[in-house]
Amino acid sequence: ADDAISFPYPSMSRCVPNDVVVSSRTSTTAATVATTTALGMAKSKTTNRKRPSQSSTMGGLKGFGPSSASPSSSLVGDEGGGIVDRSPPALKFYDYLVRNGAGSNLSRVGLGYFPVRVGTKDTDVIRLRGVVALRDIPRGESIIEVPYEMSLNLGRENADPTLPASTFLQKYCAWKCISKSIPPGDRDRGDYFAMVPPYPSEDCLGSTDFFSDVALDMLQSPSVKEETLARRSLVDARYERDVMPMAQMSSNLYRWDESGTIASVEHLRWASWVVTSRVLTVQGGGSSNDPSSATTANRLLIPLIDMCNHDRDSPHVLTGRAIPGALLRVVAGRDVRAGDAVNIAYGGGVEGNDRFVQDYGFLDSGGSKERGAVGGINGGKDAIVAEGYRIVARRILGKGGRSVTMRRMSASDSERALGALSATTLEEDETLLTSGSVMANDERMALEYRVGVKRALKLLQ
Ligand SMILES: C[S@@+](CC[C@H](N)C(=O)[O-])C[C@H]1O[C@@H](n2cnc3c(N)ncnc32)[C@H](O)[C@@H]1O
Repeated sequence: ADDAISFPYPSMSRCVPNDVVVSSRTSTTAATVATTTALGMAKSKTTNRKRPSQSSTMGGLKGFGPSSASPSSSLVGDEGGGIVDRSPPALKFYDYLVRNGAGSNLSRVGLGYFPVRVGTKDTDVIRLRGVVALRDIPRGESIIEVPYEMSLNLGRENADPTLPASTFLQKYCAWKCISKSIPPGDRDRGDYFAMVPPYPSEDCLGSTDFFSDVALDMLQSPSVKEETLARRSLVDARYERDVMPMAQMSSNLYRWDESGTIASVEHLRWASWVVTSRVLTVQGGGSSNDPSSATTANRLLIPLIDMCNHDRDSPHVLTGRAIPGALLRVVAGRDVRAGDAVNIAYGGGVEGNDRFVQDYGFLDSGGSKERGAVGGINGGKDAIVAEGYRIVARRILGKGGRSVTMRRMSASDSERALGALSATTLEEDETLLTSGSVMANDERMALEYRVGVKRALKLLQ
């Protein structure tokens, strides 16, 4: 498997081009590839892998959860006061992992809830579901291992998320309505589907796909607005062309509920968000019949791995190939302590908040930060500018930086971007942001976005 794509960024220079790759983006930018590191252990086993039996993996479930989290842990208890999600759907999901040969993960990880800051105020903290380590895991060892067969392969990589979204929606609807048309391979996936944030959840409403026109304009970003509108048109067209005709042809397809209501275009929009925010891109393995499949990028929904949240600084490595018998893994890039969140770097850790707000529905405030005199707040001395904004600003200004080399803006686009941002000053925006005025969530997010970009521009100019 040494012919896989390598990851061309300095922070990954220790990498040995190896088996794969998994990234959290569906577009064709270079950020859609990642590779394993030279940690010396990340080859997928393609032979002689025994699926653990139900009884052997139940041992993992029995010992589920450490008695206490590490002191550094940011984990908060679930409703029951424990540190692991033991809600009925979560327990069914753990069972589903056991039934499908992924039960050994349960001695290492579970689902848990973490406090995450989502705004500027101290009270802007939400509880975010993610993956939590249940025991110490040394650097170089697998944190998560999922058999390829458990993943849902939504087809080949392509910039249009609506085709895999319609495939996903069809399967999701079949499960939701307990339809007789569920293909045998999908019958067992319900306990996974039940864990996917439903429509309309707060998570998906953070994506610009669901922004109001006012909020879209408040971003002051012509490129994000145009891409969002283009994606909405793709969803509309896919719905008209594929979903509606199939639903009309068969009373079993695309039923959103048991009364027979057909899934709406908004449901397809939600499914597109599921694809852009959860699907990973994984290289194929190649075969004597089809050697080209080694370079084929597949879009996979990988249960459990898709529960990992984002941390730009995560050193953990995604590896594996989309071939029967292979394991898809998250390998520890540093020692992990019981109670730690198991996060991964979405978009290869090189995408800016222009992508995050569209594809994932949140603004990334993580990564290295720079402090500078960049606005009116605190006498103009104390603003912290996260990497997710600096990447956007570097693209607009055409200044260095690794992501700039991948997606450079044309001079006229830069001019348009700066023109749109000049509609209000940074000081005016900061005043509005801290004024406490009541605003819809999408509008507040748009305002935060443009404040972040303007601060970053000021810092770089
Ligand atoms: C691949 S899923 C991760 C698991 C997800 N939290 C869940 O419970 O299913 C990606 C979604 O998780 C949320 N998310 C992940 N990392 C986040 C972060 N650092 N801050 C805020 N939301 C995050 C966003 O809604 C994103 O679209």
